[in-house]
Amino acid sequence: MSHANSRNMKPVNDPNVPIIELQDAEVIFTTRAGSGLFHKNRITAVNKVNLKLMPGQTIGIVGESGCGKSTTANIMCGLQQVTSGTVLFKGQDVTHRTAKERMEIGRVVSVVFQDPATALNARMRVIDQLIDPLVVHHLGSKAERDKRARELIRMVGLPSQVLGALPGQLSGGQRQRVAIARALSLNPDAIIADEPTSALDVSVRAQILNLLSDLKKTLGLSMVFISHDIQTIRYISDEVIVMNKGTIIERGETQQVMRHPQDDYTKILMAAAPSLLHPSEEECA
Ligand SMILES: Nc1ncnc2c1ncn2[C@@H]1O[C@H](COP(=O)(O)OP(=O)(O)OP(=O)(O)O)[C@@H](O)[C@H]1O
Repeated sequence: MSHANSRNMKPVNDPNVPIIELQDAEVIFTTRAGSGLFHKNRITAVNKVNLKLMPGQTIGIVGESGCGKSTTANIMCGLQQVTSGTVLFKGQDVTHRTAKERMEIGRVVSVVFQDPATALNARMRVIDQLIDPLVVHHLGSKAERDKRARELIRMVGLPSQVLGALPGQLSGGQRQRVAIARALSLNPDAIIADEPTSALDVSVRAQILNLLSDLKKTLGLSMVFISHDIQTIRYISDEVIVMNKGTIIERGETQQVMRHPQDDYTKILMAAAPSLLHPSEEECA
């Protein structure tokens, strides 16, 4: 089953070209204020954000609720159009593509959402959820799709019996594994993981985090990992971006930023997670 030939949005695999690049990306939402017909509120969810996701890189985006993390992630996977600025996908300007064309990005940039219960169709068997993206994109024969589903379920550490189950028959952790398998079905270059462990029991969070970490290594995936939890970001990300009120206020190599935060807001986030530093690192810091 060839994915590469059918990806008209996937120009080249150049290790020096970012998979996604945002240049001065801005998103302004307009909402109706109160009961007045003509009163509107403008919310700048993302304010002149610049970032590059390089092949094989994992970027963590951290910040408190409402700081613009998810909107940034949605721009990166083509779900959200920018109000101004430029979105480059493997060097191609996709800023003004139609929604359908932007959805093509989803074939090489997949998303794992916070809550697998809402990400999965409750009435669809796991096998059908896994092959659905292949059906939508007219990829493979029935036998090839079934083979791919078995491969995917193995990749996320679940037994093949799960393929016949409905999401409601699985645990939260198993459901998130299925959602991750579905996100991998089109063999993406990048995964946008938007708080993928937040809705899970504490006991299974580390397992899902380890799974994502293993997958990115074995598949050479790039990843954008969004979390309000700086400790989770530290575990998985090469580079960290700290957002506050729609703006990137600090960025850098994760360990460097964690050890020597420059911005007061980052210091506050760090102070809220004192267990981050091992005693030996605190001595060095
Ligand atoms: N569709 C929308 N319409 C109007 N306002 C929105 C919309 N989506 C997000 N916002 C607003 O934009 C701002 C940024 O939201 P966003 O969801 O990107 O933040 P976040 O950091 O991901 O927050 P959380 O961690 O709670 O998901 C918030 O003020 C939010 O209320």
